[in-house]
Amino acid sequence: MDQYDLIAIGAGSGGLSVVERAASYGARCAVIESGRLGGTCVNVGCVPKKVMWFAAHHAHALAEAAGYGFDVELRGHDWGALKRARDGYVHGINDWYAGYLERTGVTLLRGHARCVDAHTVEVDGRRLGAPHIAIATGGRAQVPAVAGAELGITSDGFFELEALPRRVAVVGAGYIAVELAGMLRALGARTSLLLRKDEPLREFDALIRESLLAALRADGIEVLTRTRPTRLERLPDGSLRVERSDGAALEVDCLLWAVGRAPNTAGLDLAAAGVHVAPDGTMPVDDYQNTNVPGVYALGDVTGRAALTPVAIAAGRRLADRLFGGQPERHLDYANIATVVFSHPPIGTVGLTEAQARAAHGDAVQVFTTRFTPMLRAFSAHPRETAMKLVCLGPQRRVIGVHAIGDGVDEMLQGFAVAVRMGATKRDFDDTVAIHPTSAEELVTMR
Ligand SMILES: Cc1cc2nc3c(=O)[nH]c(=O)nc-3n(C[C@H](O)[C@H](O)[C@H](O)COP(=O)(O)OP(=O)(O)OC[C@H]3O[C@@H](n4cnc5c(N)ncnc54)[C@H](O)[C@@H]3O)c2cc1C
Ligand SMILES: NC(=O)c1ccc[n+]([C@@H]2O[C@H](COP(=O)([O-])OP(=O)(O)OC[C@H]3O[C@@H](n4cnc5c(N)ncnc54)[C@H](O)[C@@H]3O)[C@@H](O)[C@H]2O)c1
Repeated sequence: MDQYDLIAIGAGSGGLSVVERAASYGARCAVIESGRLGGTCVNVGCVPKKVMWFAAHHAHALAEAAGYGFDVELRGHDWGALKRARDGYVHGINDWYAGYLERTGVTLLRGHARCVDAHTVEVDGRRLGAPHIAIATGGRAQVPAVAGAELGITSDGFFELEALPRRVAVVGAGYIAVELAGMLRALGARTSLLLRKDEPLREFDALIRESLLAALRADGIEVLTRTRPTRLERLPDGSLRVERSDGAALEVDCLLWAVGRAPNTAGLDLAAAGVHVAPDGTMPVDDYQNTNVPGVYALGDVTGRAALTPVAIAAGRRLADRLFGGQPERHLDYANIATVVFSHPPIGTVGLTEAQARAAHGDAVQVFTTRFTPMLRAFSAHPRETAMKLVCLGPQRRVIGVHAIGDGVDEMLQGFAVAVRMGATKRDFDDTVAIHPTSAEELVTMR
């Protein structure tokens, strides 16, 4: 049996980061991957998604060009060419990782891993042992139990589409539903977004939800509220008939389920290692990524906490720092994690929403809000609003939440997340001289 210092199961954001960092301390590491190197983010998540967002962003920019004096005649969009370029880019990252693991001396094993006991893992009949095992198996898209559900696709299928579907129904109200509906619409699909309740992104601040809903509708997305598919049927002409809970029906070429993701824990034989799995399949961990079994850790989406790539990466690096880098207290602080939704326009948020802050701190909360048409949109036939909110606490007015939707906020937020983490007050924001003319300056000039 091959013996290592650390074995990671899953070569996605979490698994790769923990072995990379551990190897840099001289640890003997192996990583096991059943699919493609890089996991969800690289292959069917952040990376190809952002390529599509850039394409959609160009479509929006072209629509704005006339306002700036351009006489542009748009003759079409070659989805196939974009897909080939995108796939090539992703394959380049896959290859880069393979080379990187080789250069750093990390052993890569291809196949499905399962636990034999708390210190032994088996891959296709081959056994490996280690005192430390990190489980970073991520998650997969869920599909609801609806008749004909298999006729729809998930975000994985979105990245396989060879052509733009003419009419699409996107089901869901989370990040993926909002992002993919926006891209499909911008690239020319007639797009319907089906929500079970009244608004998308229900955990976000009310200002964001309200502005997003207006932006989706202004872009021509048909937002259907208080409805969900109850039955899907393929019609003789190839299109899909979607029956809905409100009694209405839709006819589309493609239905995309974006109703959440489930952790990849089944098939890992975690019981053989004595590791506890929650009823929803996630792996509970403490602040140090420890499971209930010493020497077995979990990180990333499989833990069910903040399913974001930088969270998985940060957790993996800190775990390696703790186990092999002589930093016994090093762990990830899950508070104030900034996040961006790549909608059109994008959304950036860090810290507490106004509702969360008021629930926790009542009248000690003060809020500053601004809404304006950014200069970029001054000559637009369809001006899009930017909206921003600062949530502040106590007499010091410590900034505990920053929420923004508008052009450029995706790139704006990272620096403000540093300020929030450092405990900046409204006064610190006010005393920071603005950069003019930008949209960002509004965040340091709010009254
Ligand atoms: C459409 C989409 C868009 C996204 N966009 C963003 C974004 O813009 N920004 C952001 O921060 N996050 C985004 N995310 C989330 C992000 O992709 C995940 O949070 C991140 O990939 C989680 O990393 P992970 O290491 O936990 O799991 P993963 O990256 O999913 O990696 C897990 C790996 O484990 C492998 N595996 C599973 N079981 C086994 C087994 N038994 N044996 C061997 N290998 C196994 C899988 O094949 C996979 O490669 C997006 C996700 C999706 C689906
Ligand atoms: N930009 C980013 O950083 C980014 C982008 C995409 C995904 N992600 C990560 O991936 C995670 C998963 O994304 P997601 O959008 O799949 O999940 P999600 O949990 O964010 O949203 C799922 C949505 O589906 C709705 N839903 C559930 N069951 C339903 C049903 N039967 N019918 C209709 N609606 C239903 C839920 O109410 C919820 O709004 C996100 O939470 C996020 O952490 C991040």
